[in-house]
Amino acid sequence: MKSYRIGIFGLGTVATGVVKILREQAKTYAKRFNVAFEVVQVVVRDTEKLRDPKTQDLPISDDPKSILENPHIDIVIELIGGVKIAKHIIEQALKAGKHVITANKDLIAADGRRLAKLAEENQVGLYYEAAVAGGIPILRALSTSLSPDEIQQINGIMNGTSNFILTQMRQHKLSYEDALKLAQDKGFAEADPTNDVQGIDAAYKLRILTDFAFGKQVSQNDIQMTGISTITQTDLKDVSDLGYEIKLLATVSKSAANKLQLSVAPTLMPKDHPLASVQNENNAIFVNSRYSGGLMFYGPGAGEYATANSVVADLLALVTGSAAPAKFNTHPSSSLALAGPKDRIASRYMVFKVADRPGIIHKLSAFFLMSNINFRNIRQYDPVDDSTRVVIITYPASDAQLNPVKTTIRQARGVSFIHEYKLLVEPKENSHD
Ligand SMILES: NC(=O)C1=CN([C@@H]2O[C@H](COP(=O)(O)OP(=O)(O)OC[C@H]3O[C@@H](n4cnc5c(N)ncnc54)[C@H](OP(=O)(O)O)[C@@H]3O)[C@@H](O)[C@H]2O)C=CC1
Ligand SMILES: N[C@@H](CC=O)C(=O)O
Ligand code: NA
Repeated sequence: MKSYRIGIFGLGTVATGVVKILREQAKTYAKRFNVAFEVVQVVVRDTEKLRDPKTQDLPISDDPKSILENPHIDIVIELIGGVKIAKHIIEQALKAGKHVITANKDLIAADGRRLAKLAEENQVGLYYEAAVAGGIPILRALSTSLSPDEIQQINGIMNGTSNFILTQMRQHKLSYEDALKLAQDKGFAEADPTNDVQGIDAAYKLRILTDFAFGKQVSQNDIQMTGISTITQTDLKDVSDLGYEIKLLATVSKSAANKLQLSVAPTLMPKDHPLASVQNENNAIFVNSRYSGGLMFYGPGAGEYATANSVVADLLALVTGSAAPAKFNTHPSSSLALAGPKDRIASRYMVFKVADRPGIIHKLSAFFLMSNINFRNIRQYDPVDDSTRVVIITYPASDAQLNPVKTTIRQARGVSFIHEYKLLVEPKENSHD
């Protein structure tokens, strides 16, 4: 039997799950894989904190050297999150010839390729399946099963916290604040939940997927990003009455003109679309590709055991050699161009507050006519305090068409623009002739 000594950075939600799985499954792993794992050191911030009783006997320290300079540790698991300290830890571990497993999307999105190269140079493994969509094995699927294919589009619900909040607000009428608090209590949210609700966390994951799927390195600034914090109960009701569900959707798509379009934003989709049925902390990644058609990968995107399972799967892949690490393309970043405002075409759900007086809807319509944008649906609600909520769903229009309309409306009297969400753009029929 081969034994491995592990050092773990962090003992929060995910790390606790990892320790519990390793302990619960120790006999099975010995029998099935002929391996044994021993957690010889854990490093945390606060050694006095009360821990899960199942982890209380572990050797615990707040000194990173107790892992990084311990020559007996073969494998480092980094589960503290954030960029700066985690980067230092991972670099030191790789340089010391230790394999590294992490769930850190912030760091892998920004620096994954360089760290993968550093791992290669030091002849050790760097694994990070848990970094994208928690418990869903999407990176391994992209880098193995989908490697012969040509990916055209990825649409995904990639943040468990925001999907949990929207589900709780819609199904149980919870306030945004209460739903967020519940997601934090359940261990789904990031240390700074702004990352979850503003689309930042989903954008990190989208960047990793974009590199895996298209060989293109993109930055946060290349992604049009809108969060969920402006979505109200009224929006949720409107959207549902109109036959849609709203989800924080991360999208990367390649156009016929070979341009990549990237966004993370609340997106309306028909209620019968498979992504519309994804509830709570679950994630789903819909991949459209030339040969496989449409594949959906569904499962828990956050949470102790599901995420820990991805970490332990990496650990077993590493020690048994049963699966290659899910890896970035090592060749230079692709030269695919990024889409501009003319290329970003979608129908929109737009909300306005207008003065309750005759002719105001006519005025609003005239602004859209200016850019030749047609309405698919328009709803005017009962007035409250001399103003009325108006909801418009447009036919497909580009950002270039719509931007001047929004500028004009912002300057107009009696009409104010509240917000706008796009409708899901379905990929064109696959063609492989
Ligand atoms: N939670 C989830 O569902 C998922 C999380 N992830 C990722 O997994 C990673 C861990 O997340 P999660 O378990 O939720 O985080 P938690 O906040 O629950 O735990 C973080 C742990 O790291 C420790 N820590 C933080 N900073 C330091 C530091 N400077 N030095 C030493 N220890 C430190 C904390 O110590 P102390 O306990 O003393 O405060 C704590 O034990 C993150 O990268 C996250 O993005 C990925 C997928 C899903
Ligand atoms: N905070 C993240 C955790 C997993 O990546 C989320 O909510 O999805
Ligand atoms: Na994953």
